[in-house]
Amino acid sequence: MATVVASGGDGKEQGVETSVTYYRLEEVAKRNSSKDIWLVIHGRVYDVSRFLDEHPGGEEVLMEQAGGDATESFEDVGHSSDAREMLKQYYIGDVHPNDLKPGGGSKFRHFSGVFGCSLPLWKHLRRPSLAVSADSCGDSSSLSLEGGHSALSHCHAQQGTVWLREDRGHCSASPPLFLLARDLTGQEATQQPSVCPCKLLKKKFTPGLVSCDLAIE
Ligand code: HEM
Repeated sequence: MATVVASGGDGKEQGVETSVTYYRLEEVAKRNSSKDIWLVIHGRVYDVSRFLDEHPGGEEVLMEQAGGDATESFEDVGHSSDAREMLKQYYIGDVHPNDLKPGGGSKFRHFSGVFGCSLPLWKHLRRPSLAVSADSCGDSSSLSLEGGHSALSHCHAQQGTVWLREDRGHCSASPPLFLLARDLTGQEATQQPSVCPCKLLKKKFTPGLVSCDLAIE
């Protein structure tokens, strides 16, 4: 296990530091008993031990995935946005970067993206520092993200939803159907563009301050 205090790529921290705990897959694999279950979903590690009894899909399916990468089975079920929201209760850290394989369990690969600042889109957030642009719709899966300078400059996307997180995990992306941003206070803003987000958002960006890792399917 390793804990890393992340810093902004532009070196401008505004008094906000977040730490990410990284777990090796071999460590996760040991957590496979009915009392102690960890799962990996999209490169993030979840301790679902206390969720077993509550899982609407039953405890067996979780047991089957115990200690392993459950990304595919989680996505195959087509979990709701509520279910995705619940994930954060069980999040304990990220898979160690050395264990993230391109094209591996999470089906994501990494590339570099640029963060910028876009007030128009997120001006209703108390900390308006992020925006997202997608270069793809439908099946083509390239996504670029442009966003703010600080703690909000990371994102995570799952099955059509782009999550902009306040912590500093790696970024993942898939073609977004809608965009969701959450600021540090927990306030949320959503965009449900009727056209591809790339067309909607492209004009609104002031390009990049920080580069970060993104991952695309
Ligand atoms: C922490 C991880 C998970 C959370 C928070 C979670 C949450 C939920 C929730 C809230 C539901 C109700 C339906 C919905 O809202 O989508 C559900 C249903 C279900 N989940 Fe999960 N789930 C997790 C992991 C998994 C995994 C790894 C599997 C593996 C196969 C799985 C299989 C199912 C199944 C089969 C259903 C029932 C679907 C149905 O009846 O239509 N879940 N889950």
